Amino acid sequence: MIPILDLRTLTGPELVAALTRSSCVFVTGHGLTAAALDGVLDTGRAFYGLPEAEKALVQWPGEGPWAGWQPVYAGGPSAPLMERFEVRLTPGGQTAGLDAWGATFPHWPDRPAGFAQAWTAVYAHLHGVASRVTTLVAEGLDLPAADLPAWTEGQHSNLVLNHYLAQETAPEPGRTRARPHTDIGGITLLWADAAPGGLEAFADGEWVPVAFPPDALLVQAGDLLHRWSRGRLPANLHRVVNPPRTGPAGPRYSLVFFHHPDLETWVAPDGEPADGVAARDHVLARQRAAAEEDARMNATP
Ligand SMILES: O=C(O)CCC(=O)C(=O)O
Ligand SMILES: [Fe+2]
Repeated sequence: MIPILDLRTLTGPELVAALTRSSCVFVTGHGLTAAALDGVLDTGRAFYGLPEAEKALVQWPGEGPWAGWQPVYAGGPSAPLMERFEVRLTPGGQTAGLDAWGATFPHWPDRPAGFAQAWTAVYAHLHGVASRVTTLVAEGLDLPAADLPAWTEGQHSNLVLNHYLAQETAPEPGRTRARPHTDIGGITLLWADAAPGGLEAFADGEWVPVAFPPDALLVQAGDLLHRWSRGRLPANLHRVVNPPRTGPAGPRYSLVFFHHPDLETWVAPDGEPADGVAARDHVLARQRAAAEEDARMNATP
């Protein structure tokens, strides 16, 4: 059972106890409105429906941290069956106001209208939620206060809408919506629709389907949080399965806010700097590992 916690009254020790037990928790009281969420879903779906050549105008250039459109499904016969658009606004830019902050992103699509406004508003809101959750974790674990700004105002975060393709016919063996993984960074905030073929988390030795309660976001602990917590918080292992084969299956959408510390941060267990990692090196190495995993799967006969 994944705990459900109300962010309006949650304390650090309560959050830490729940994350220690289950590596992911639902939060309510996060303040993300249905209208704001719909703004991203509606503009995102419209974008994904554009011709490939138009989407390619805002494609991730293939180097540096992920941003823009990524046709993951094009990565070969065993690549995950999804595409995503990924927005990252400049850390610290929030003080200039929403429009100016939004303008720091270089890959906004021209169509549909209202895309940048809708995504910037949700980005800003979830940036605040991630700061609050990280502050509670730091309080609950008694982590050094001097570390905190890199995980809150200075955070390096990406807002993503995952589009898992409809499956008219059964995918090739080994091809799935998302292979088992832990997320790279600090925390992940996740909303998903209820389409069949959804998220599963690994808990107590088995894969368990994750059923979202109304109005809840899932908070998942990532690899850098595991490190920053001195190993006390486990990173959440999860995957996204294909829909059951009862006939043609529709698409699935999930909205993900991937939070990381400022990439210039050295993330180390307290007092053990030798065990640390530079956040930027870690993020780029994990991106490379994901691409290599696709290539390895594609090489397997
Ligand atoms: O779509 C989901 O439910 C999970 C997505 C995910 O794990 C990811 O994008 O890292
Ligand atoms: Fe994930």
